[in-house]
Amino acid sequence: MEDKQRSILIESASRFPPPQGVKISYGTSGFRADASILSSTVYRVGILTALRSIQTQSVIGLMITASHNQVSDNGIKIADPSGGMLTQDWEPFADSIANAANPEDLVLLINEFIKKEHIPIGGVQSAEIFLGRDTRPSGESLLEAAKQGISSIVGAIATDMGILTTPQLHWMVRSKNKGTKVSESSYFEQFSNSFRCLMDLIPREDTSSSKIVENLIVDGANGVGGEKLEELKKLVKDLVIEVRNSGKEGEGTLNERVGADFVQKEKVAPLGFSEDDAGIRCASLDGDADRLVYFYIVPNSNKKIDLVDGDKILSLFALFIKQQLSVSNKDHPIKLGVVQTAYANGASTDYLKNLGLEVVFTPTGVKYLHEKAAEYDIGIYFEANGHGTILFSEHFISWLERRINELASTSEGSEQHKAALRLLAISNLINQAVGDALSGLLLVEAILLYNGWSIQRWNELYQDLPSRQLKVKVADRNAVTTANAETVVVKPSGLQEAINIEFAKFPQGRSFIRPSGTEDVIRVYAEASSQEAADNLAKSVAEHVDRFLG
Ligand SMILES: CC(=O)N[C@H]1[C@@H](OP(=O)(O)O)O[C@H](CO)[C@@H](O)[C@@H]1O
Ligand SMILES: [Mg+2]
Repeated sequence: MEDKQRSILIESASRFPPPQGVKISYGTSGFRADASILSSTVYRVGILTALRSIQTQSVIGLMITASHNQVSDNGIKIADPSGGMLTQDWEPFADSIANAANPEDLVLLINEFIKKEHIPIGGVQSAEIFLGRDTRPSGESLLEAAKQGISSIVGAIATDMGILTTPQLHWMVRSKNKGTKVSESSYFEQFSNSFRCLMDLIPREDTSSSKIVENLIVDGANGVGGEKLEELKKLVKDLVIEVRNSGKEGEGTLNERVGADFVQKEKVAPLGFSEDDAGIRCASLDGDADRLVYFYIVPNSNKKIDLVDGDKILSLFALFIKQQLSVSNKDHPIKLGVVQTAYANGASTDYLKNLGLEVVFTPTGVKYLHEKAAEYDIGIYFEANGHGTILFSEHFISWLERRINELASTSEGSEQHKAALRLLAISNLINQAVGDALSGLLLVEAILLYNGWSIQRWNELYQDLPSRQLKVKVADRNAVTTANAETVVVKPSGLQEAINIEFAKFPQGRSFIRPSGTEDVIRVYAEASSQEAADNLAKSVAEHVDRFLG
């Protein structure tokens, strides 16, 4: 490292001292903590993204968000050149620089890393980082810290893309690196055009059921997603969408008893919904709009909801794609795969396997699911909480385009031809960079319309096994290590045996625990044949966690 570069780093780092006595770790989707202690982390991640941009000679994304966490938290997500999450190889470096005690240690770590990775800093290479943030009040000053980190690497520039959903920023990074347009309006254009394209491929006679699609009510979690959906809905005339909790002044607090995480974990209607909405199709986004769940309020039930979660969105997508594939193509072998985590409801896994699909499991976190899904021609991944997408391989898209041309000349307008066109429309409608609540919502709506299904009919695809999730505060959540896609506790020893004894007591009992990567808690999941049994199982496992780690 040249002297000039070194002194720029030492000087700027001294303006962002790390918080005392706190260890910051790169978790499930990046860094997350109380916003008041994050400026040094954001500054340092700014440096990391500049190095990553030089290394890959591509644009990198840095998003300031804490997604579903409370409004006083904030965090950082990093988008790699493909639009996916930062490569896992760089996570240890992210961890170590975030915790460097002083500017000298920080420079030492950076120096070691650029040597090891052969990153040509100080050369002619330039670097560009796209910055985005959600609506949290702390976002503005943290964004400034990110800019300072980026500009302390010679030749690196930051481009502020403004207030965005996380998937919008990931999409922009991907598009830029592919050489296509990157503005926010091109994002809205792509998804609204592809939606229209798919709608045009829906058989005429079935559109009589279009009533089913009226009256979608969306809970925007009082975050950035609600605001963006208001814009998107102007471009999709076929849908009537009412946005609540849209983040407007006075409507409520971000993620407080609203949003996809709340609805999915608590299984209750968000604020702003009442008995008057009973039976109507509703959806909920999370704080940075990368998660989507659906629900409806059960009539005369005191606002009880039936949740239609990520597993059911996945099942709806998988079923539709499987159907379109079998119509469009009889002979060519296509690798279609489904990726879930241990949080997937057992009934969804059974349903998908019964459809004849290949189902694989990864640990929690989109970085794992995405990587696995990318191994297929078409890989569909979803977390139960509603984060997921469908990945189409380039190889498959080229094949599909050839197939469409072939069918256009032999049987233009046939069902076969249309099914192939539908698959192509889906590949443009579903965000290829990362799970995206807005793009996912458009695809759900189009498929429901195609099938002529109400949300209740969709929910009947299979019946969820009753489940319960709990959080347990412990002294050190990192004392827990797990194996087998997080289904088995390795440490502390004895804890897994205790859990085994508990779930053996319940028919269809299943339970596992893992340290959260976004909150300072141990998460407990339990599933059993009745709600009471699931609740009891979760409670007794939580007690063991407390006993071993409390
Ligand atoms: C049980 C659960 O929903 N966990 C979520 C949550 O991670 P935790 O590591 O469980 O805190 O946030 C992640 C980021 O949004 C998401 O990928 C993951 O699925
Ligand atoms: Mg999120």
